[in-house]
Amino acid sequence: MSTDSTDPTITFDAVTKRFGAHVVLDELSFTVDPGEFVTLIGPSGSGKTTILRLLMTLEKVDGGTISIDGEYLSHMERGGKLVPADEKHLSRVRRRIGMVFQQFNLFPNMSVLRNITEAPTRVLGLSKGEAEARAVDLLDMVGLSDKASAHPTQLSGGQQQRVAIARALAMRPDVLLLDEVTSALDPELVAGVLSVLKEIASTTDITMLCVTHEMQFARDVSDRVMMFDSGRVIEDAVPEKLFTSPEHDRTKEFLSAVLNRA
Ligand SMILES: Nc1ncnc2c1ncn2[C@@H]1O[C@H](COP(=O)(O)OP(=O)(O)OP(=O)(O)O)[C@@H](O)[C@H]1O
Repeated sequence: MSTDSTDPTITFDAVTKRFGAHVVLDELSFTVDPGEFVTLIGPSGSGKTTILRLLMTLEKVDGGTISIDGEYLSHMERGGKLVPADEKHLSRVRRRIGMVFQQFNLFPNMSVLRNITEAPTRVLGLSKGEAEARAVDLLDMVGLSDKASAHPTQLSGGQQQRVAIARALAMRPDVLLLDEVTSALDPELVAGVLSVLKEIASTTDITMLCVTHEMQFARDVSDRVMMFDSGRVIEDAVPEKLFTSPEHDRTKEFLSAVLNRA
């Protein structure tokens, strides 16, 4: 499969994922275009995190294919046939994808700066100077220029999450996956993290796929929102449409439940 500038950045083509007899994703197909910010919403257990885990190659598909910029992620071509990707192929393609999790997973014994420069020097082979210059720019972007020499334990949860965002961006990913990045934060720290993400969405051309229960954020920042139920996209629309005049009854019920809870 060749890379073509008109290819979507993310393509799920009839992807099926099962855990035992439980079919979590049932021939799911969708695309995300270059630079788009797409948010996945839907009830607990509908398969949102599974989609991100498949993209991170933490899970394998049971059917269908996943591609990034027109290149297979889940598979590779060998002797004219499509075969499941081997480790070498996976590690090359997944380098294009960054992820920020609910838990920040920073290295506690390293300074903030080292947390950000570690992977670019080790994996991308950047010199220490290059990696540090990049890290300094990213710390500025996430509003933590004064914390370069601090250790993670000296930071608030919101600050740690902003370091985790800078660390993911330091690898210059084409795609950034965001999985409930504010769920573990105290409510007063959420706004700072969301405003950093908004800034990244508006100032970079990184393609972003986000799972969140922060409906206001989804509404403010997304180009498109996909509503999931039982592993299928039941509604896919721009936020103004999906949040103000949803078409599907399940979307209406879901939104009314989460908005009443907030
Ligand atoms: N490793 C696993 N083994 C067995 N079942 C799993 C595994 N991972 C996920 N599941 C099941 O797959 C379904 C989808 O899970 P997933 O975490 O993708 O849902 P979700 O929409 O992200 O939910 P939430 O909003 O609660 O995070 C759930 O029923 C879950 O129990």
